[in-house]
Amino acid sequence: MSLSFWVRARRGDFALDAACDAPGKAVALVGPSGAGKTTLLQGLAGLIPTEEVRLTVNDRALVDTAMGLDPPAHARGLGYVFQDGRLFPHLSVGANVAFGARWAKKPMSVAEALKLVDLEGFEHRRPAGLSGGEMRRVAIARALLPRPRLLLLDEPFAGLDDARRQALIAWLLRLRDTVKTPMIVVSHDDRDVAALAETVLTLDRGRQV
Ligand SMILES: Nc1ncnc2c1ncn2[C@@H]1O[C@H](COP(=O)(O)OP(=O)(O)OP(=O)(O)O)[C@@H](O)[C@H]1O
Repeated sequence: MSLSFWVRARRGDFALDAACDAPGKAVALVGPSGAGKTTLLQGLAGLIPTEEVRLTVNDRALVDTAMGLDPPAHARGLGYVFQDGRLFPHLSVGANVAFGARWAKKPMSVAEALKLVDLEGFEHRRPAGLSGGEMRRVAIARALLPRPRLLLLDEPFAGLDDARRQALIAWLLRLRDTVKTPMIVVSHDDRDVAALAETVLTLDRGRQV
């Protein structure tokens, strides 16, 4: 598996210019608060205006704005897991996961997606009745349902205690190997992601260091 990207974007006075060429299945994006990690993910995903984006997954170009390949967010083939999960509180777990199918060509079933995240039988539960770790896994199931070419995870470990972090890391490792979907994982803490990613990209003030 291989993954390469380059993003140039501005947010007010902040300028991001970062590139990465990685042979493995997972890239970790680390750096202090305000370094531009979320900006990079959102730029790749097409969620914010950018100056230039290039993204190639397994030798297939998904975005190359300079060449006119600039699909809207829903057509980039990416799964995005927001920092706070962003589950719809008024919908069941099953309906939250099914939401991921809206623009998908060949989505997996809700049951299949929930099985991938070890939450079989959770369809009829409500987000309010879930633990923080379970909510995160539902958000990951929703992102995986359309069979994305790349999974983008923004701070999946934030707010979890040590034991839960370790459990989520071990679980993401298994997921990475079973669904064979490459991923970019954002974290403040490079110890969290050392086990998960073959490549670590460290950002500081919008540049790689
Ligand atoms: N909507 C916005 N308008 C203007 N500036 C913004 C906007 N969003 C983010 N920024 C600025 O862009 C910079 C990078 O922010 P970003 O959220 O990408 O950093 P981060 O590395 O993800 O930080 P954190 O770890 O705290 O989430 C910051 O200086 C921030 O103030």
